Amino acid sequence: MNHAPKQTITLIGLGALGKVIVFKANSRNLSIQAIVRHHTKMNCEYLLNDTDGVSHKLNVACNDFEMLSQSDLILLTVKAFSIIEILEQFDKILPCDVPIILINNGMGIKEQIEARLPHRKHQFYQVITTMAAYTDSLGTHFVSKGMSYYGKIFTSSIQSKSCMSFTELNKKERRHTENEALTMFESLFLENGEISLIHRVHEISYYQLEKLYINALINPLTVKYQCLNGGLLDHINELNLLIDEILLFHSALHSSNAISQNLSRDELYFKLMDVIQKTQYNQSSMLQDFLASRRLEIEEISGYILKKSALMCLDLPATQLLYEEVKKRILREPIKH
Ligand SMILES: NC(=O)C1=CN([C@@H]2O[C@H](COP(=O)(O)OP(=O)(O)OC[C@H]3O[C@@H](n4cnc5c(N)ncnc54)[C@H](OP(=O)(O)O)[C@@H]3O)[C@@H](O)[C@H]2O)C=CC1
Ligand SMILES: CC(C)(CO)C(=O)C(=O)O
Repeated sequence: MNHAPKQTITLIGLGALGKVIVFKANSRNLSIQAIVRHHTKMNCEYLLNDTDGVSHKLNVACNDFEMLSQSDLILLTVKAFSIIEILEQFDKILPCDVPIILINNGMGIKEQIEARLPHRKHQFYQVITTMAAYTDSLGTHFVSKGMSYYGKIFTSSIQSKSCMSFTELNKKERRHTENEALTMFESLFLENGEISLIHRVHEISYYQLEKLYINALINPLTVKYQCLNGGLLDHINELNLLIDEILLFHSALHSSNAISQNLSRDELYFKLMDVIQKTQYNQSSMLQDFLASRRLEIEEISGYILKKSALMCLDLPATQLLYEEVKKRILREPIKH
């Protein structure tokens, strides 16, 4: 008989995706808590409208830092610009030998982990997902289950001796293996107990780049034209210029061996048109953030491409102009929170 204690998950960031993950964990009877910004909160109640239209009232325990230090799996569902600050804030209490799984759009996190959290490199996994959810005054709406891919961020990293957490200092033995934690994570994406909506991949960076390109082509343009994703079909000439620059960028990455796969114009064009068509009635996440006066992931999307391009001596004038137009709009309507 197996007397091992139940595995536990700590999720940091109870926004739209975080609420969906908690819902999934609850319906699979997994033990999950959330860390939210206000650390005095002991639980959070919210309404989740599932993809089938059924509403569920949920209540999740929050901010148990002892549980955080002993969790078998850490999930971060925060915006890209919040990730490093949160990891640094909890560095002393995060366990050193469990997977830390990041679910976000945008890029640049790998470089920041390398610089600021090198002792944790062995722990990081990245999820790239087409799952969709948003929150409004009626609750959180789980719009689409999509498909997710995940993989190690640093493929050849081993545990660093300098990672000494609260758990290690108390010489508490970890009760579950990394594989068990990942199996638990994957079970969150099982449909009817059998069809998996997540796949583990060897090279997650290619999936990250593909999603980055889709986000860079759709999100800032929807802010510029204040339109739904489908409205971008009225700006096809501008989209074509941006696609050409993205291909130039990808080709430079490929030539410098930063990425092994190449990307053809047809591939990128059809992928983009497919996403625009499937999400034609959606507001992009960047437009939603803009309309709610929240900080945008513009630096982690277009800004990332422009910074990397500059390092490779590439000029991307249409991408640069779009980036500046979005930044100007933010200045006109500043972020409130
Ligand atoms: N929603 C979607 O459909 C999809 C989202 N993504 C990506 O996933 C990531 C998360 O997205 P989403 O869930 O929509 O984002 P949200 O903005 O809805 O959620 C982020 C949450 O993180 C919280 N947070 C920020 N800083 C802290 C902190 N220091 N401590 C605790 N909590 C904190 C925020 O709290 P507060 O509100 O107080 O700031 C908010 O609740 C983003 O990168 C997004 O681009 C990817 C695919 C689909
Ligand atoms: C795919 C897309 C563009 C869908 O809206 C998205 O990921 C986003 O809005 O951030």
